[in-house]
Amino acid sequence: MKVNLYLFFRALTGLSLIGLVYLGITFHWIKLLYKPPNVLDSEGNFLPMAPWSAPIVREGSFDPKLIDEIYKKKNITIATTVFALGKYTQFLKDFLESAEQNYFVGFRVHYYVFTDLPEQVPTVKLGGDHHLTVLKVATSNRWQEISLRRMERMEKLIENRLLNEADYVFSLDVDSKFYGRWGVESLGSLVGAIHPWYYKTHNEWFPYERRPESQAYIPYSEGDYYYGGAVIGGLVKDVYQLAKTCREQLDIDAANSIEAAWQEESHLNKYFLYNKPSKLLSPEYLWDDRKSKTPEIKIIRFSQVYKNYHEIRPNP
Ligand SMILES: CC(=O)N[C@H]1[C@@H](OP(=O)(O)OP(=O)(O)OC[C@H]2O[C@@H](n3ccc(=O)[nH]c3=O)[C@H](O)[C@@H]2O)O[C@H](CO)[C@H](O)[C@@H]1O
Ligand SMILES: [Mn+2]
Repeated sequence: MKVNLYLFFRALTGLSLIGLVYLGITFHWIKLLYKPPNVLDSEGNFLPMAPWSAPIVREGSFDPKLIDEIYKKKNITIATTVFALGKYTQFLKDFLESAEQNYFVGFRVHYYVFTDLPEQVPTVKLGGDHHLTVLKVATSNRWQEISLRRMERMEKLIENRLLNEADYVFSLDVDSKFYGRWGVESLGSLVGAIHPWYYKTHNEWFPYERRPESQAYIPYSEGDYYYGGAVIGGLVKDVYQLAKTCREQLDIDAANSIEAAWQEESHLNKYFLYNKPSKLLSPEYLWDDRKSKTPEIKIIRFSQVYKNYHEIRPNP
C-alpha cells in the first residue's frame, strides 16, 4: 500500500511536470517582454506610429508639396545602391525607368549600380540632377551570397565614397518597379520597410532566424515588426553602422557554417529589433505584384515584380 501511494505520487508529479512543460511551450507568449505592436488600427487603417514614437509613412501622413518645399532648402543628395548580378540585369531597365518617373523627382539622386555584367546596364535617360555610376563586382554562383554580400559592399561604398558624396542612402532590390511617388517623406536617420507578407502576422510566426547558434537569432518572446530586406535607408552614418554590424554578424555565422533563414534580411531584422528605425515605411513602399491590393493600401509606390525563380537565379 505504502509503495503504491509512493508510486502514485511519483506518477502524479511526473504528469504535472509534463503538463507544465506542455503549457509552457503552448503559451510561451506569456513570457513576451511586451505586447507586440499592431500595424493596423481597429478600423483596419495603418497606425500613425510605432510604439517608440517613430512615424509609419503612408498615404495621408504627409503633404507632398509642403514636405518637398521643406527639403528643397536643404540641398541634399540621396545615394541609392542597387545590385544586378547575373540574370538580374534584366530588371534594371524597368527599375530605373520607373524610378525616374517617381523616385525623388526634383532632388539630387546618385544611383550606384553594382553588377558583374557592366555591358548589360541599359542606358536610361535620367532626369535633372540624377546621376548613375556602374561598379563592377565579382560574379557569384549562389543567389544567397549575392544578396547577403550587399551589406559588405554597402559598408565599403559608404567608407570609400558616400561619407563625402551623399547625405542619405537607400539600398533597394532591383527586381522591383515604382508605381507611385517615393519622395523625401521617406527620409529619416534609420528607415525600414514593413514587409508586405507579414504585417498581419503575430510576431511568433515571423520568419526570424530561430536557431540560437546564429547571430541573427531572435527568441519567440521578442520581435515587433518584420522588415523586408529589399529596402534599407537612412543617414549615411547610420546605415554605415547597420551595414557594418550586419556584415560582422554574417561573417561570424559564415565562420560557424550557419546561414540565417533569410540571409541578410534575418540579420537586418535582428539589428532593427535592438536599434529601432526612426521611421517606418508602410507596405505602400514595399509591395509585391503577386499580392492583391488590400483596403488599407491606398497607393502602391514600389513593388516586387513577378519573377520565375528557377529561370533567373544561379542556383535553387
Ligand atoms: C521583398 C524583400 O524584402 N525581399 C528580400 C527577400 O527575397 P527576394 O526573393 O526578393 O530576393 P531576390 O532574389 O530579389 O534577391 C535580393 C537582391 O539580390 C540581388 N540579386 C540576387 C540574385 C541574383 O542572382 N542577382 C542579384 O543581383 C538583386 O538586387 C535582388 O533584388 O529575401 C532576400 C534574402 O536574401 C533579400 O533580403 C530580399 O531583399
Ligand atoms: Mn527581390
